[in-house]
Amino acid sequence: MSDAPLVLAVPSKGRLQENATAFFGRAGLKFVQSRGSRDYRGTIAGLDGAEVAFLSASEIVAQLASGAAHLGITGEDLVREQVADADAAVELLTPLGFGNANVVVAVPQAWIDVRTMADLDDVASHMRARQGRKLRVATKYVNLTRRFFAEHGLADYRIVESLGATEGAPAAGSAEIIVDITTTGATLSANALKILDDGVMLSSEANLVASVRAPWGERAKAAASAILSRIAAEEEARSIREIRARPAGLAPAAIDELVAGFGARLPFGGAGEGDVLTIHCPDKAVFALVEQLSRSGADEITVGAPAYVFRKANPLIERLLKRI
Ligand SMILES: Nc1ncnc2c1ncn2[C@@H]1O[C@H](COP(=O)(O)OP(=O)(O)OP(=O)(O)O)[C@@H](O)[C@H]1O
Ligand SMILES: O=P(O)(O)OC[C@H]1O[C@H](OP(=O)(O)OP(=O)(O)O)[C@H](O)[C@@H]1O
Ligand SMILES: [Mg+2]
Repeated sequence: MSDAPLVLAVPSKGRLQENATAFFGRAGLKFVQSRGSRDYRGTIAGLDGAEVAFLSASEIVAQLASGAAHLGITGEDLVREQVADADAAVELLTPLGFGNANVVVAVPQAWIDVRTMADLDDVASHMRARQGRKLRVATKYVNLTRRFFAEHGLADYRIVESLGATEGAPAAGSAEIIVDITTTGATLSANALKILDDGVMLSSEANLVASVRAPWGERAKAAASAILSRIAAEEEARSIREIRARPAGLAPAAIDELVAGFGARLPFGGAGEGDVLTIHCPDKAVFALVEQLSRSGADEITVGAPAYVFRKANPLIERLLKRI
């Protein structure tokens, strides 16, 4: 097995780039581009065994599918569109909470009685019977469209490939309907288009994606573990608050019950009589737990927000190791 360094592919431009860089920055993974920002290769400060490739969202998918990159950040829509055997070729390790968009079937607003894929099938059949031609669908999501239309038993259509400004195709007369990605819906409504009631084929967001086919030698695995443990530690820290208190007059069993009742945990175990207790509590339960501790006799209670919480179990690493 090769001892190649891990290749981490991150978006070099566009709407995903900023969020992706910030995401890794929060996890303590700072990218270094020694020859300036137009240098499409880089490293991660302080982390040997890893290289960074700065690519477009689409190219990241291609490199993950081929194994040229081990880990990457890109949109699920592109993974599902570009990789026929996506579930075999890659593992979506975790959604990242940004780059949200839906891939949708949109038709002219003027088609007032066309609300579902079944209505669209009727339109397609009528067009075929009356005009002897197929319904034209403008899209850059050819595979997603074919799969979705097949699932809905819609065959009387043909795809008109469109690589940008797809929403303009019906008004320009180059297609009747479209399949495209949308976030706010502004571009669709600006082009007098509406989404079918059952026309959302995929709710996509940016994901941290691992390549099954990449050369996972010891060096790449070690770098992946370092990266994924920092990512998991930052995610865990973001979801909790750290409460410190000296719970006077509570027996250990009562403390365990109290903590568990709020979905909290004792990362360093229980405290002896009079010792300070450390509790990691879900953000939304903090004040309720503080009031309970206060009622049980705790004098001083502090609440903090740790930057990282490193735990032995790391679901991201476990998911990766199961696939490579
Ligand atoms: N409203 C949106 N429109 C397009 N992409 C979006 C939107 N919201 C989130 N995304 C995500 O961003 C990805 C495209 O990102 P971006 O626009 O940065 O790529 P790009 O650099 O424009 O490349 P391309 O021209 O191939 O889209 C989409 O595949 C999707 O995952
Ligand atoms: O629902 P909305 O918020 O209106 O966003 C959807 C639009 O944004 C994207 O275009 P982009 O600006 O990325 O240009 P592109 O299509 O060339 O990538 C996408 O292709 C849609 O046209
Ligand atoms: Mg774009």
